[in-house]
Amino acid sequence: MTTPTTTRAGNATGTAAGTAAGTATGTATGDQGPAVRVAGLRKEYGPRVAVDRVDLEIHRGEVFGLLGPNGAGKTTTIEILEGFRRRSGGTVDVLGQDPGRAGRAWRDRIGIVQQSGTDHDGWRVGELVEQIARCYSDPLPTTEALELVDLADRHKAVLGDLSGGQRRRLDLALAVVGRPELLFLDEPTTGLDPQARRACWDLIERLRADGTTVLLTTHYLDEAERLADRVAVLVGGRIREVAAPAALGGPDAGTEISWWEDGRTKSVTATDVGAVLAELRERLGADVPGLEIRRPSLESRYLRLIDPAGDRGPDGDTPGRSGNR
Ligand SMILES: Nc1ncnc2c1ncn2[C@@H]1O[C@H](COP(=O)(O)OP(=O)(O)OP(=O)(O)O)[C@@H](O)[C@H]1O
Repeated sequence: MTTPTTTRAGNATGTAAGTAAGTATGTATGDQGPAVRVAGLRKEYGPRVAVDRVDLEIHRGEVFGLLGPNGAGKTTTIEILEGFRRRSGGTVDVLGQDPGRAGRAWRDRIGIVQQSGTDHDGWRVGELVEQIARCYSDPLPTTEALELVDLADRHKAVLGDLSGGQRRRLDLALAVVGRPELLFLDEPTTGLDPQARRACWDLIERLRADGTTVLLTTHYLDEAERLADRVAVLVGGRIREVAAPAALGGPDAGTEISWWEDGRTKSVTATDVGAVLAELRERLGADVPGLEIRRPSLESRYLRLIDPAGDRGPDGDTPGRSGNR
């Protein structure tokens, strides 16, 4: 993927084709505040509460990761922010407007990769990008949008002939063709091969360097760690924690201690490191073989956050537990 020559789109009359366009005639205001500000957000589907009292602030120019297990409420939240889903309660401000009322000028400033992806089987790749580009006031040239996602050579291909990964990359091209200020990416790299995933990460990093704000949902913690300035962990519709990936879990996350014993590496996550080391030294001698002491991985800190009492197995032992593996 190559570098976008991004400049910001002004307010215009574009409506993202293939998306549920807003119908109100909103005017962009409040451009000095955060890109996204959510307070007390609630969404009910009948008796089920999918999102409950969520407060969030996403700064302009940051990549913000929304993490959480299946059914946590990530897509519901992101679709409310995109203006595609009505909320049951709370206040939402996205680029200075309420997405439930915002109009075409507001939509011109955002880009979206939805979880479900594009569904235009009979279209040719280039035609679809051109069609979507027409909805924006200052789009990228079609070739440039396709080059960004390494699909320039598939310009004339019919969508139905693309692989799953190529379709996902096309979704990305459609999301950035309008030079968005704010990009919503709902599991953008699902289905991509490792090389395409890395290329997608590079693209997101370049967009951030160019000032684009990105809200990303992902189940890949390496992706969140690499890309996100901050992450929020959502569980059962409620925010458990918001932090930089390196700080997630706080001091309570404990320390991971690993060593070599009985022909294999064993490890434990503990809050009282001194006690574990004393026990190891007594058993294995002062120079504990292969001793390493480190902060637990993002994955084990995340797993502990979403299920504090859980039995996490490898790389996810509970802090304070003296057992090992
Ligand atoms: N249209 C709907 N009608 C009823 N319930 C829904 C609807 N959409 C989502 N839900 C429910 O709301 C909850 C949150 O769903 P949501 O899709 O927002 O979660 P998610 O975190 O995005 O999950 P995943 O990681 O699997 O995509 C789930 O219990 C889901 O079953």
